[in-house]
Amino acid sequence: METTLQGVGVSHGVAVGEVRHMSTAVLEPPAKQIGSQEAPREQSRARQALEAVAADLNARGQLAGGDAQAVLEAQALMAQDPELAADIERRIAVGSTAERAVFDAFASYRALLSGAGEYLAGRVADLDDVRNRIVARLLGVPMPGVPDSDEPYVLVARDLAPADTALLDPTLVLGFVTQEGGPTSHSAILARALGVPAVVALPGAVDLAEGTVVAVDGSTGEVFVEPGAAKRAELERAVAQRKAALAASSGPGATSDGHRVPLLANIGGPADVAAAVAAGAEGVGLFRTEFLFLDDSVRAPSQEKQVETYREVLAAFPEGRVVVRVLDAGADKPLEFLTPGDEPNPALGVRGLRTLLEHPEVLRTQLRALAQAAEGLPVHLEVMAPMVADRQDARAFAEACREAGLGAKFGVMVEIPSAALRARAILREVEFVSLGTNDLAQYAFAADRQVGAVSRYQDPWQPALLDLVAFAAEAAKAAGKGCGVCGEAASDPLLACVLTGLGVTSLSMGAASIPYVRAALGRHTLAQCERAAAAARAADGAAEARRAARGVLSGE
Ligand SMILES: C=C(OP(=O)(O)O)C(=O)O
Ligand SMILES: [Mg+2]
Repeated sequence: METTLQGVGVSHGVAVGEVRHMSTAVLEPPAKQIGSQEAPREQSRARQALEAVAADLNARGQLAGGDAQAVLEAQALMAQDPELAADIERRIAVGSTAERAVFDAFASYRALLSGAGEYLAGRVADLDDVRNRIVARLLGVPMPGVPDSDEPYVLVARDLAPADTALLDPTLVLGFVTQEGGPTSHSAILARALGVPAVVALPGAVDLAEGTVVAVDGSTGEVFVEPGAAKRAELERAVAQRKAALAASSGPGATSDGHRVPLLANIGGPADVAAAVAAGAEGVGLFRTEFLFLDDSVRAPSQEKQVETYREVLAAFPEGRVVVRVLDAGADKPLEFLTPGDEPNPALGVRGLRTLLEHPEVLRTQLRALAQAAEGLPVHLEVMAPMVADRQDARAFAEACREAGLGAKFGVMVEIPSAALRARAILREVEFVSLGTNDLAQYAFAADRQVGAVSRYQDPWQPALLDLVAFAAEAAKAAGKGCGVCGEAASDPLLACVLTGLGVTSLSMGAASIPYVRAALGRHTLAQCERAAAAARAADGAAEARRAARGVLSGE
């Protein structure tokens, strides 16, 4: 019987196919005792399994490249951890089998990690995945992970581990559905990068029977179970319409009556530039520079290395606009040499600009590197600071930019409600603001963006978030300055129209979303976007806001 489930759509498009589950079952080996004569053999089996899994993860990393490689290599390091190996050895020496010793040693490592702050707690899924691989190898059972199928399928999982997702074959995976995870989860980011439809936070996803046919609409977040002929035909029509609209849309972002809204790309480094250019990005609205700093845990990259990387990005957008965000360390992106390790609540601690003001030499080097990288290039460089709370923060950043002799526009991100409420004062110090809606939602709703259980608050359609966007956009308009959005909110085509109606002046998103947003904007006038924005703000919850905006935009 056809039923409809509602999750959160995080990657556009429709996929119809059979469910294949990702096996993540915890393999718990029995706790049987062995005699001391068996210990040497178990020790050597354990050592071999650890080495083989580390080698396999490294090899997968090499094949995958890019950010996935860093994640997989970090997992390989977990398997090679000397303290873990010593713990396993101790457990075997007192009578454990190799597989049970691995299982128990990882359990105590896990407990340590879960209590070691937000970032490390977020790595627990990666650790569990390493444990499952080692235990499966020792038990001689298939590795957990991506289903072994030659036919295309819809991948269903509780959440996705990086080791598996990195090697997914996009020609076989029609779409993703996960029970956990929010718009900023690993699964969501990966689905967008692969360009396959995805729905996350879908209640009951893991209970869908293997082989069930589902239709996944990554734009609306709906998953149709056993869709009938009429539903399939309706979805096919919707897909054809979206494809035609995409094909017909090109050029700069604008509403149908010509109100310009530049469409920019979010990138993490030079590797993302090609996709941004191919999608027709008019520039970069958010260059997350933290990736450059993650290579070395003890020091910042040299000014020379930074200049080289920044120049590679800046040179790709002649006459375009490139907004570089200075280092956003701390909370979900800790750096050993900058981030205090003992904060009880790192998301509310020393992160973003706060870290840079405590380490002015890191900020100075980065600003100088940016100034040097832009020398002689026709690009319009803009630089912004993350996690700015008030006018004093904005002034400190502006002064640092002036002192570094930066001939670029400088601005700040609005990610904290206080900054949205007092944007007018902040704009006396800087030349633009850019709304980071991921963090803005996290702080407005007191809902950790990494915790799936509170992902409903991360929905950028929440009217309270729209109110904060409106405050910032109105302040920017009064000051005659720009107000962009570079959080995930900008990648939702319907919401992009609402943000435009709220007065946002540019939208920045993952490259794959740009054609969808361009097509949606091009179908509506500015006045229609304004009416949709008013309707969404008048609603009482995210779902109602979405419905109200859709009603306005589709009814006219
Ligand atoms: C764009 C944002 O920054 P990040 O996701 O890198 O924290 C945001 O918070 O919305
Ligand atoms: Mg942020």
